[in-house]
Amino acid sequence: MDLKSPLQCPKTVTVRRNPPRKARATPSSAIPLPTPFSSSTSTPHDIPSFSVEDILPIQLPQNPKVEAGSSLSENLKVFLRIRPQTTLQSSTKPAKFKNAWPQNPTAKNTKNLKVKKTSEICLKVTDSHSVTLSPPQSLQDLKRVKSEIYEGFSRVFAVDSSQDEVYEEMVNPLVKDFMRGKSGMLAALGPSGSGKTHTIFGSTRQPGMIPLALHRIFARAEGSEIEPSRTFYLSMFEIRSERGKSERVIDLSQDGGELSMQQSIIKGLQETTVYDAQQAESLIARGMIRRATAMTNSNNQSSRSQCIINIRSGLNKFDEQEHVQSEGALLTIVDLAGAEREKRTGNQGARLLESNFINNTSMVFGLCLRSLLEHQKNRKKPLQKHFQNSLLTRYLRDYLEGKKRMTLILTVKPGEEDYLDASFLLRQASPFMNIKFSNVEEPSNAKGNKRRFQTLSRAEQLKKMKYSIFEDGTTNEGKSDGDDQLEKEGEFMTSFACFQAVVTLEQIEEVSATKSLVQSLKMNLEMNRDLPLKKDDIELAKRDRENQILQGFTKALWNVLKQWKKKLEVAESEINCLRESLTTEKARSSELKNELNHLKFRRTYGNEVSAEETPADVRESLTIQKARSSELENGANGFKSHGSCGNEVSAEASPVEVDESREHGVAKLEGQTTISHEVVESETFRLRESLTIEKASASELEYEVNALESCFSNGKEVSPEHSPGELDESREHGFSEFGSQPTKTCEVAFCCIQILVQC
Ligand SMILES: Nc1ncnc2c1ncn2[C@@H]1O[C@H](COP(=O)(O)OP(=O)(O)OP(=O)(O)O)[C@@H](O)[C@H]1O
Repeated sequence: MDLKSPLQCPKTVTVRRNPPRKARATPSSAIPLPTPFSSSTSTPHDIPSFSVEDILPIQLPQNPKVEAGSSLSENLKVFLRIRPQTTLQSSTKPAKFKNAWPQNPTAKNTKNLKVKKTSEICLKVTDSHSVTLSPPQSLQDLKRVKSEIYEGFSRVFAVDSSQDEVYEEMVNPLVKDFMRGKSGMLAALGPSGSGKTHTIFGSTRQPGMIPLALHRIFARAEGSEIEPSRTFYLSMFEIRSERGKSERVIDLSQDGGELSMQQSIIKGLQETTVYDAQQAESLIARGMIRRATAMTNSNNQSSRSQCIINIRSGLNKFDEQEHVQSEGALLTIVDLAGAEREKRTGNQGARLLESNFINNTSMVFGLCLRSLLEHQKNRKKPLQKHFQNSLLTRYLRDYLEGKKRMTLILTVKPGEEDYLDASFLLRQASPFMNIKFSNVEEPSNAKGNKRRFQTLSRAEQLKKMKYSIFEDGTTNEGKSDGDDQLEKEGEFMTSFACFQAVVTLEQIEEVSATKSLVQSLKMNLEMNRDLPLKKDDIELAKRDRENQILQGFTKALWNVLKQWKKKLEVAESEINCLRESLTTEKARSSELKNELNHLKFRRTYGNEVSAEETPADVRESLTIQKARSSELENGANGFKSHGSCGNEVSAEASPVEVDESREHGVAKLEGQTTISHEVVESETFRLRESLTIEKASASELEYEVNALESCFSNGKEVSPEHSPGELDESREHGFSEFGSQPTKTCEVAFCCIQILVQC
């Protein structure tokens, strides 16, 4: 507890963590300069606008980083707060320092909380920016552990530091920026029971960062006459795991329920409009009652969830055209659940599962920042997407990827039993102070700045940006110069915010020229000296800033154009291919048409038209075919009338069907007619011949018969049965039979003749 006289550590080797900062400023030492100046290629003597005499007399603050708010890229501010050791001597006494915020009724009493007697102090403040961590006696015997000096913190708050002190150093710059329209985030990291909740929320006697910030925000808002239309909104939610299963998001506002998260956006989170600090505080107090807490060996009211509080400032302007509320800045404060070692806490069952979730989130949070740091050190190393591994890091993605500014406060306990926890935290988190953030953010009150609050997707932002570029110059007609200037600035800011998705930090850094750094440094120096800024300097810095924005903007635009050009080339080659295939298809189509005509022709007239036939030939054959067709048609009609065609056309048949059946009938008829005609002709011819022969033989027979008759009448008796009438009849009969049996008759006749001759 007594930091002024810590227990003497035995002789150990001291290791310096975070390389000593050459630029650390003391009033008598050299003035720290940004990195470009210390490079071998550029020296302060190369800069014409500054003389050494101008710079040397300037008194700089202890830590220039704290006040370097206006530089283009700034380091992540990491603060360290050491919690006082508890003075409990007995386990039955309540904790001396206890959160005065309403307690969660589910939290158990502190009767059984084991508190070890304060003994050795391992962590001592070296100066306001560094601490020395010495291993406790027990570990020194192992000869493995060494004393470590951790340097470079934005500020180290000793055990006796007050909440107000912490606020002024750490949160006030954030609040100032917030009131100027810049978003920011404060996150508290540290082992369980190290004082994160105490720092963030505080107690009634020692209000924490949130109540102090709220008081300051409303005091300023009330005192300001510039923006009477500004409104503040408060939202509060926690991310916890239900018995260690999946993570859940709970709205801690009065009627809030379970929430869902899509990408980095919390869906359905209620925002309450707050009009004064008291109202806001009571809302937070109610939220704290609902927050998940439990008693552990480390803390009698240990947070079991990650708690996030958002204070949003908005202008009471409703965009009639786009139906959206103008968005302002967002101040986010995160109280992380403290990482805990199972051995230390003795957690079991549900508590142990909670511990796993808490430790996992803390680890992912650290991994994100580590990856960002490594990526910034070596651009070849990709920025790992660790943020995907927990809901909290997904929500804070922009901060963890260096796109928005944030501040970290590390809380530790100095006791010997806390040595391992403190050592782990300091080793892991102290390098984060080397992370750089882009400090370019649009002020919310700039005219024309209408960024959508968690509603526009990245694609939509780019689309909007595209339009804003092309609309530029057309929409500004008829406006005053001042308006134009403001509007342009707003548009640049909006466009730049959109382009942050495209333009990497690297590009932004490339863009920042040495000259602008010099100018901004000069501005800083002058601000620190409380000297009024020269008008020229402000103008120059403004132009530099615009220049940088424009350069980043142009680069991003160029990239977009290049992509479009590629797409255009691909589209053109596709069009050419399509054109070629269209020509081929046309040729094929005309060929097919010709073929179809031929086929139609052949089907209609049943005659094969040779491929060699000329159109004249075709026409001739067509005429012949037509003539033949009409003949056949006549024939067919004849046949139809006799019903011999076999293709009867019903009365209901449509003209088309009639035509078809007629065509069919004609073709059939043609075949049948030809065959039957030939048969009949040959038969007729044959019959005629036989008839002539038979007629001749009949006349001969007649002659014979006559001769016989005359013979009989001359000497021979003619039988009574054969009268001359009968003979005539039989002759006729013979003739009629002759037609059917000529051969037979002939044979019979010959026999008769032979008999007669013999006789
Ligand atoms: N700077 C401080 N001054 C006085 N008391 C403090 C300080 N920091 C912490 N405490 C006390 O220590 C106890 C534990 O602190 P707190 O609950 O804030 O820890 P925590 O880091 O939030 O723990 P957890 O992560 O488990 O929630 C509280 O009773 C608190 O009042």
